[in-house]
Amino acid sequence: MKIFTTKQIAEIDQYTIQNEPIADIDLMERASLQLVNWLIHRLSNERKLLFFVGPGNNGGDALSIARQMADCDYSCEVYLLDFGKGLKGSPAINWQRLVEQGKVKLVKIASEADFPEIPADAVVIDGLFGSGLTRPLDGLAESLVVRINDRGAMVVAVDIPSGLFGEDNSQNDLSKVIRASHTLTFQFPKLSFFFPEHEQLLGDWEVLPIGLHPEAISTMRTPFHFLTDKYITSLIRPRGKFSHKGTYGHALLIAGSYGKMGAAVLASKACLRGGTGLLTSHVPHTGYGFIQSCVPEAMCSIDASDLMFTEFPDLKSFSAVGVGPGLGCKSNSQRALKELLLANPQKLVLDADALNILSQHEDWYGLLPKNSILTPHPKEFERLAGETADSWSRLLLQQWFSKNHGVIVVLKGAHTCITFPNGQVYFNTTGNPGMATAGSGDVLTGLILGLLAQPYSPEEAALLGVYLHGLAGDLAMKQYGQEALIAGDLIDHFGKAFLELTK
Ligand SMILES: NC(=O)C1=CN([C@@H]2O[C@H](COP(=O)(O)OP(=O)(O)OC[C@H]3O[C@@H](n4cnc5c(N)ncnc54)[C@H](OP(=O)(O)O)[C@@H]3O)[C@@H](O)[C@H]2O)[C@@H](O)CC1
Ligand SMILES: Nc1ncnc2c1ncn2[C@@H]1O[C@H](COP(=O)(O)OP(=O)(O)O)[C@@H](O)[C@H]1O
Ligand SMILES: [K+]
Repeated sequence: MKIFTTKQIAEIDQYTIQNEPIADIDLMERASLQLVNWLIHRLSNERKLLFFVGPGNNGGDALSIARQMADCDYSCEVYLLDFGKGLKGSPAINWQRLVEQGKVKLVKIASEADFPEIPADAVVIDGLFGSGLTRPLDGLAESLVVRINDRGAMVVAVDIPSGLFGEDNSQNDLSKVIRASHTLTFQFPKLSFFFPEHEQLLGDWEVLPIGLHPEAISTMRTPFHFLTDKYITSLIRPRGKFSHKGTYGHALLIAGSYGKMGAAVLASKACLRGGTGLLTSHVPHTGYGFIQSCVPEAMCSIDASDLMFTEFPDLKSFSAVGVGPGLGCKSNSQRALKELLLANPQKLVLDADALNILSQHEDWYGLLPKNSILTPHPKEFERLAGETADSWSRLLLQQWFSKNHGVIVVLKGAHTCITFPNGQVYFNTTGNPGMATAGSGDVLTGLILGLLAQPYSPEEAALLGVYLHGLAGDLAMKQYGQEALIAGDLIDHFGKAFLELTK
């Protein structure tokens, strides 16, 4: 599904008004009704609703919600911050409708003295500013937001927490942004919802469809997307009746070193469960018995070194190569990695220490085969590409890195972000904090390798792998909860994850 900038959303909004066609005030009513439905299903009408309303359409939405909630017997108070300029257009109509309805206390805020008490059990509806925010908050708006945040009441943000920009918050002061418990956003999530530093501002966020014009949505171009079940399912290729293990490729996994053989075992198992026809796991001599007994389905290639990666088998027989989990960064392994890059494997996934070694040799970046998949966590990405001050800047850097080096970057996190050499960006929507546990990255590398070998294209393997890995995490969480979940549980749930998508 596409993610649009707030400017593009405003264009889609206008297109809908002109081409559905629908009057601006009626679109606002339709959007507000979605929020009203959400509120009614979750809040008892014994709770007082305090609406904080700004001068634009976000405020207009809040006014409409207040009227509809009052009609459903909720006790509502409206506090308008219009900077003395007066409302225009649909917000003005909604104000007038409230006046005529006569059920809601209406207060205009002209100074801090007009700020109301906010009881701890009240619910604040934040309709101060939405996607039309033009600058960071200051003055009266800033004091009001700080006051609301200080009170600790439940806050439901309309469309976006007031003060937060939809995309670039690098110049914003996040202490001046509403801290919502829930954010109910219209039709599309905003890009800034996928960034970790905004978690406390957004609370739980949900997308409410408001029937914007499908033609505008399909023709509007954007590099930004988020992954859905439907899209991922469309990538999965059913197996042919007469297919055999040769049909599904032969993966080579280079992993493990003395003391870190577990990473090789996890990645090997994940690779097999990802569906590769054959797997050879290349490990140092010391890991031979361990791999053979823990992963009997894998063939074993033994390094000349007892302790680490120093060589690799002829690549001719392999349809994809994965390197990195538990590898270590010793100089002999560094040399071997360079040789591997020079051998130019057609399909390559690099993780963990392979990335750490790479980041020590920027002059090797040019050796990366086109469309190689790199799976750094944020620290590994920083080592590879440099430091950034915030997630927006990091996203731009990641996009640039992919384009400049012709590689796919899978930046791991709560919303793993995948960037392609053509500039496209995908955010993952599966997974949970239970996956923040040792070895879950090794499992992802193995899974992506298993898909890459089959052969899925590098783009498909990256998207499918990330989504399935998170989905397996969500299924495993149902069984173990988050604390007790360990990386091996993810592998045990790959089967269910595939079945869930193809049922
Ligand atoms: N398609 C959809 O998704 C639909 C969207 N809808 C809704 O519309 C919302 C967007 O509405 P919007 O464009 O009117 O902008 P909004 O956020 O209300 O604020 C603009 C006002 O705030 C002012 N202002 C800005 N920054 C400021 C600051 N720092 N400090 C002080 N003032 C500041 C600015 O004034 P100015 O910058 O000119 O000084 C202007 O007066 C969207 O979030 C959603 O809720 C739905 O109704 C239906 C369909
Ligand atoms: N809070 C979270 N929500 C969703 N997924 C997470 C979360 N924390 C970690 N993960 C996932 O777990 C994996 C962790 O990878 P990594 O940091 O490389 O772990 P390791 O090095 O232990 O193998 C990534 O795929 C990441 O997306
Ligand atoms: K808002």
